[in-house]
Amino acid sequence: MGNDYLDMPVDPTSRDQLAAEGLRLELVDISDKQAFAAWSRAESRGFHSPVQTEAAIEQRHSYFDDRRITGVYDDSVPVPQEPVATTMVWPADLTVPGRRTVQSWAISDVTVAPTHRRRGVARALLEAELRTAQAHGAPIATLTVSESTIYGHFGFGPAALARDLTIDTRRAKWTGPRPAGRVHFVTADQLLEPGLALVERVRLTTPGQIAYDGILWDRQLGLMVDDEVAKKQRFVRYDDESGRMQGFASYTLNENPADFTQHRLDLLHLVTATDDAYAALWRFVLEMDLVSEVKAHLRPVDEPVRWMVSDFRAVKVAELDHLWIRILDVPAALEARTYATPGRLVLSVSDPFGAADGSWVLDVDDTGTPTVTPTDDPADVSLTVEELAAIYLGGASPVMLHAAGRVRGDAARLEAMFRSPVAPFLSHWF
Ligand SMILES: CC(=O)SCCNC(=O)CCNC(=O)[C@H](O)C(C)(C)COP(=O)(O)OP(=O)(O)OC[C@H]1O[C@@H](n2cnc3c(N)ncnc32)[C@H](O)[C@@H]1OP(=O)(O)O
Repeated sequence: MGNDYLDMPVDPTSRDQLAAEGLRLELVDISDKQAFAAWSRAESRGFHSPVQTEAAIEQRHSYFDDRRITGVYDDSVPVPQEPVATTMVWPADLTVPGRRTVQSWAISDVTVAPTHRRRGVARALLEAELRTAQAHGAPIATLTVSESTIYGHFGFGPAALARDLTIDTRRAKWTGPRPAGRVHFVTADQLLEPGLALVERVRLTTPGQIAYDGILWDRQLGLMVDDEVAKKQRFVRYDDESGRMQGFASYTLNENPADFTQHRLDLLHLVTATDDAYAALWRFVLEMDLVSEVKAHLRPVDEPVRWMVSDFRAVKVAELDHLWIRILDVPAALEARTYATPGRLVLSVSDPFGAADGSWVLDVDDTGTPTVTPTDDPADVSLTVEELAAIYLGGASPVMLHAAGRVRGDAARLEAMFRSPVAPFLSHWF
């Protein structure tokens, strides 16, 4: 995909629907700094974030060259230059099983002002994005969500889960490997290029990862001028015995003023390319003096750390949905990944929006490579576009969805073909 998506006109169907409500759907011209600032203020208000400073808006603006930004404007409000609804998209590679990628339409910053809620504005915006993604040839749309109740309305399903861990470090004595490499403190600047190179090096190993750089990476390093957490953020990296960086982590320490031996360590990021780096960085975090609790946000569901400490129950796990995807082109999406077992399966997919509605034969050869063709043959499996999204990366089990009444037919065969040896996971919010 080139940069032509930046200039594609707004979707005429949604534009006309909103016009009938007295609202204007428009692309925001990124070269117009005032228009961008008004959009940015509206977006942060939509997420209940603090009012943005000029410096924060200026910095944000510097990242948005490759973003397609949309606003919905209401000329009857006292501040008509500030949109009453916002969204932002860009094409981003999504890793799929088989260490491959598929182009996705990454959607972010969806807000509707509280003064304009529940009038169908978000629906108009989202459907506009889905049609624009189709026009641009993106087979899948992706997003991370504020609430898990919203995006099923638009055919998205939860494709990758994540876990928050709370670890009692007094109980969780390290029993895992003790690799011979070294952990070093580094500055954010020292991670800027090598850290992103490492993220890029491991991206294809995990279905669900979405390529990123720019604001999403700089935010992880605490480089945004309005980031309060960044003041406390520390960075370490792991170098193997030959001195090559194989992982990094960042965390904050939060004091308990009543007892200095009870600090809490919040693990913000831990990215590793080798098992040694993984063990060394987790051990470093769990053996920190004066810390009684480690909280780790957004971790993979198949993370091995529980098997590397003395007490399984010292690690409390809370699971959440994280990456949601929406399949727009069934043959292109299904042909983008590989499959665990060969076979032939007729899938019937229903989609009220129309994009993914139909029946297809999925034919997988002995190497796991698929071909997908439309068919009138009777279905082996029937499901909606939401369940197709949930199983696409090998996340949700089709057998479990069958038991939940959400997949009909030969769920066991579907499961055998779609499963992934690595659980899908996305390591960041966007
Ligand atoms: C990818 C992201 O950016 S995730 C962030 C989403 N944004 C936020 O959480 C910010 C705060 N919330 C908001 O800005 C708004 O409430 C939004 C964007 C969630 C919804 O905007 P609205 O314009 O009120 O939604 P709209 O009226 O178009 O509703 C569309 C559909 O979604 C449903 N819906 C909307 N919000 C919610 C919700 N919070 N929970 C459950 N369902 C919802 C509606 O019932 C409606 O369903 P239907 O059309 O199938 O009958």
